[in-house]
Amino acid sequence: MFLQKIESKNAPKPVGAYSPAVKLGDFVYMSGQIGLDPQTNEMVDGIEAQTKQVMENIKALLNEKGLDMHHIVKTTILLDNIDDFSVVNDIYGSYFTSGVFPARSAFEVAKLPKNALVEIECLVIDTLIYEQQQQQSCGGCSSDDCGDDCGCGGCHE
Ligand SMILES: CC(=[NH2+])C(=O)[O-]
Repeated sequence: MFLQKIESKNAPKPVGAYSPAVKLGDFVYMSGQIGLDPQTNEMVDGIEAQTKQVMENIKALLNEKGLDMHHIVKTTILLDNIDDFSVVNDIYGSYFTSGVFPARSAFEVAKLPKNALVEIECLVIDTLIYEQQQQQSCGGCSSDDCGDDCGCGGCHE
C-alpha cells in the first residue's frame, strides 16, 4: 500500500503543507475544504456561497477517483459561527440523495485558515468496499422503506 495524492483542476490548491486528499488502500482521506474558487484560489463571499463552494470542491476531488458524495462515510464540519449551522446544514444535506447521510461532527471553532466561514473534511471509502457494505448491511430492508433510493440495488431480490 502507498499513499497517493489526489488533486483536481476543479478544486482549489492547498493553502498549506497538505494534499487536497490522499488515497490509502480503499480509503480516501480528504483535507478540510474551504470556500476557495478553484479558478482564482480566492475565497467566495458569504456563508451560503462558501458552503456550496466547499461541497463542489469535495465533489471535484471525489470525481478524480470516480467517486461521488455517496462514498463519503464521515464528515467534520468546522464553523466560524455556530449560528450558521442551519444554513450550512441545509446546503450540505442537499448534496446527499441516497437516504443515508454520512456520520458527522460539527463544531464552532475560534478561527479557520484564510478566515473561512466553514471548512468540511471527509473520510471516504472506495467503490468496491462501499458496494460490498451496502450488500452486507442490507440483509432484508422492509419493502416500505426500501427502493432504488436506498442505494443497495438488491433489496427486492
Ligand atoms: C484548509 C486546510 N485544510 C488546512 O489544513 O489549512
